[in-house]
Amino acid sequence: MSLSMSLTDLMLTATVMLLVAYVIRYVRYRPSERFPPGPPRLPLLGSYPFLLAFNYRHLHRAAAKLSELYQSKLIGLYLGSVPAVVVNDYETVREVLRRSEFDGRPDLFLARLRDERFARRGIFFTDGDSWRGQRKFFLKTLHDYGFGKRNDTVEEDLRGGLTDLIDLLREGPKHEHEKAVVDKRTGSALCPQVFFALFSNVLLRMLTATRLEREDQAVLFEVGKHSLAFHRQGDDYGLALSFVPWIRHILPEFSRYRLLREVNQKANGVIRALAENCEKTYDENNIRCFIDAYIRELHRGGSKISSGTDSFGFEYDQLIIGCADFLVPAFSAIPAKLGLILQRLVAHPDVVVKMYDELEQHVGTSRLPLLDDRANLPYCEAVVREGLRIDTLVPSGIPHVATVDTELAGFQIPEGTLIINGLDYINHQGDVFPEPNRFRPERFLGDDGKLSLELDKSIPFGAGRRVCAGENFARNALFLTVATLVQQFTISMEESPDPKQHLTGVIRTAPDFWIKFSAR
Ligand code: HEM
Repeated sequence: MSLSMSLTDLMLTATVMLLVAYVIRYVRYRPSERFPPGPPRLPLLGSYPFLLAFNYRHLHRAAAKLSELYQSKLIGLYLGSVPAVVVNDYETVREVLRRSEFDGRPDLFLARLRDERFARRGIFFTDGDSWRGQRKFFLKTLHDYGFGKRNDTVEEDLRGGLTDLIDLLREGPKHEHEKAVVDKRTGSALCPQVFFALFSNVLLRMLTATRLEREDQAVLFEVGKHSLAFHRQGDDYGLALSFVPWIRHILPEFSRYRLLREVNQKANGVIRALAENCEKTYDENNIRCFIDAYIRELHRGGSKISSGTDSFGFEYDQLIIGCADFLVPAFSAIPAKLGLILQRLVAHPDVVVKMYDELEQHVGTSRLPLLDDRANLPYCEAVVREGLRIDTLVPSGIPHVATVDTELAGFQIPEGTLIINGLDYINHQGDVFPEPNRFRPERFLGDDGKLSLELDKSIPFGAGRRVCAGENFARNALFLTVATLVQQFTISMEESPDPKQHLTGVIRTAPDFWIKFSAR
């Protein structure tokens, strides 16, 4: 009896020891011999809980803390069961963006939930042939309709939108949907919502050959709301939902699944309606816009709704999510960025004075600024560039993936590792940007007062083959809007803006705020 007891005890002790050894091995496991240092992993969530413990509101700042703690520019961790490396070093980020073996994208559930059938679709979150094929087709065809280059129609549309905006801010709302974003009594506008229609409407013309007049723009404000919700409710790395997707069945609200699915479906519904409208009046001898050109490809290829697979092809679902990839940033990324720049201007009235002087001298006050004026407005341009740097809109970029076993900065990086570029970190790296936390547009001007692109080493849009597909459009739109608003209005806020209040989702946003526009 006592012998069997001791045998049971022995077996129990051995099991416990094996379990402890397994847990220790699991927690300390590194995916390669020379993997960057970093926090341990826990079952299911990996190192996510450590990131959350360091800074649950801003994961990129948690990663910056880990860089300090481990005294390493590269931090190795696990997001769920997926190995990941955060790169917090300027030169190494440049290297990642340059090398094609880091061009992959992770298969994030956050991205899949945008598609009706949870397939990998569009450009942002795909890789391989599908990404290459769709990106090439979207950019080449949109280019034909003026996207990403100097184009009279696009500039006219932007100016038309700005003229409407000036009227809205000066005279107050004329339509029901405008009442929620402009308060005539105080002369204040709600940011970033007041800009929801401005840039999306320009994209709309390229996609559908139609631009909405002011009285019909309620739908743009509605989709803008969903788009902003998507941008705010994600997090730097794709949410825990991306790494343990089944959590949505247990905690649909807490995991943010329900809300994210809903806002994406609503936005996609509007895009689908736009596509259906184009299809109804489609004439292969008169291709009017991007969606027509895509429909032509669908007809050539047999017009599949969806193959239900992740493979490349012209499919109806690809069209919807691909259009969302361009519309969503136009709806809320540029407005969010504009809001951040306006807050910096409110905090720096001296900068506004310099901008206004420059505008008065080179443009005057009898017409709106044009893109042609840009070369004569280096200070205004430097302000936008400094705004893009100091409040980096996508603090951790969009995650890349190593497509082969490789090395980076002396570390071993196994195939399949997520590579997270600390764009916010490197845009504040002191040896590259002296006094990184000071808003100082002059840093991008040469001794002759001219803009020096060499001095602007910031990377707000990424670089290389994965560079932001909307960089030119966003830079042009931001420049024209900021210059126009400063030319036409003085701006103020009741409470001083505080960058510490910024929210980090997929992108950085300031919490909704009211800003007063007083006509000059
Ligand atoms: C201020 C505004 C914007 C900023 C700061 C910004 C920044 C970025 C960044 C950092 C990336 C990831 C780059 C990488 O993977 O390394 C990206 C990707 C992308 N952006 Fe933007 N973006 C902006 C506006 C826009 C606009 C207006 C559009 C379209 C109209 C757009 C379309 C895209 C697309 C399609 C991608 C995915 C590119 C790919 O994976 O191949 N972005 N953007």
